[in-house]
Amino acid sequence: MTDRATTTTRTPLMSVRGLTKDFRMGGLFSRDRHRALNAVDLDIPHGRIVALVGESGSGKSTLARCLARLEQPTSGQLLLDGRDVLRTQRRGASRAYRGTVQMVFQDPFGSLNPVHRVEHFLRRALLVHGRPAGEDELRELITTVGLSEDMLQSYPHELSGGQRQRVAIARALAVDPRLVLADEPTSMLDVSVRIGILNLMRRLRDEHGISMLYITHDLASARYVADTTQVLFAGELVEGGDSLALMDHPAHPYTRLLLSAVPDPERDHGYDPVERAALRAAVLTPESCPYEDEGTCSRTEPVRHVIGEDEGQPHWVRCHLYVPATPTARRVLTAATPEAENV
Ligand SMILES: Nc1ncnc2c1ncn2[C@@H]1O[C@H](COP(=O)(O)OP(=O)(O)OP(=O)(O)O)[C@@H](O)[C@H]1O
Repeated sequence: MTDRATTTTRTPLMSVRGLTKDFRMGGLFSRDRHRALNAVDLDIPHGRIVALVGESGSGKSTLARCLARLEQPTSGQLLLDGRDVLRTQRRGASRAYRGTVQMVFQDPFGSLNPVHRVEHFLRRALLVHGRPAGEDELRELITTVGLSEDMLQSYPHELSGGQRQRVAIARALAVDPRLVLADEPTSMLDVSVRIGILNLMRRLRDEHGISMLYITHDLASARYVADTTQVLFAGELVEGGDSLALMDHPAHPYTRLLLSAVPDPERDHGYDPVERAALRAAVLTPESCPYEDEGTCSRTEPVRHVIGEDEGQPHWVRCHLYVPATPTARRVLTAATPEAENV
């Protein structure tokens, strides 16, 4: 693995700046818009796994789809090696971009056509990107993801969910990507096989230097696999930093609210409804910010306070006083059943 200090001082592999995505609501001529992402700034360094965590509907998949260029951002910059790809490739991703950035989806069955054998998916991906697609290349791909060579002849329905997800990852690797966007790659798998996929992700980072954006509801898996974690609330980031530091010392009440829902064998009383109600109030109707003495707090601007540095990564938290004005935040604000969060 490359040295951490070196990688963090380099230009990140991928950065987004001020990324905003509005969806049109209603008919073709409707003026109603739903803001799914608002002014997101995020870096994905070389050879690092960045987890993006947040509740259902917070905008995680929309962000990944913007990075994959499956969605066109409404505004903002998308920088690959520091170059603004939205400016240079206005009409859509170039073949080189699609080779560099690959996406792995939640449902491995849905993304594999049942009439083809595994070797077909891998060979096709190699050929589409102009790479050699002989027996050696196929064997290398399938074994890289921990499957045996004879599985090249299998049909998707003959494989388990975990094996299918490995095939989907092998197909993404066929184009030799530098960034893999993994959108909840384990959420449809049995708990017993999830760890195998997480370990594969770590191996791809460590042995192949691949960067990943790992999207998940599961904070425990983010802690296990990701170098850094970013927390998304209602389309805006609220906290980010080294995964262990962030989870051991969460600073934003929303991060603490998410963590309070993670089962913890050392916490004998389960969820604490009083604590959770206080955290929710601190998120939605903040009265103070612990970093007010810095003099930069704002209720109207999403100021970031840098509160530490771990493993070369700044630990930052958004000013507690700021509450996003997006419709998603308003929906959360008015949620009738606070304990119905899906974390
Ligand atoms: N094509 C679309 N048209 C309109 N609204 C959309 C569209 N795609 C997403 N949204 C809305 O944008 C918001 C963010 O959705 P997104 O799927 O990115 O969230 P998420 O955090 O990935 O949720 P989940 O974990 O449930 O997948 C949601 O309110 C969703 O309803």
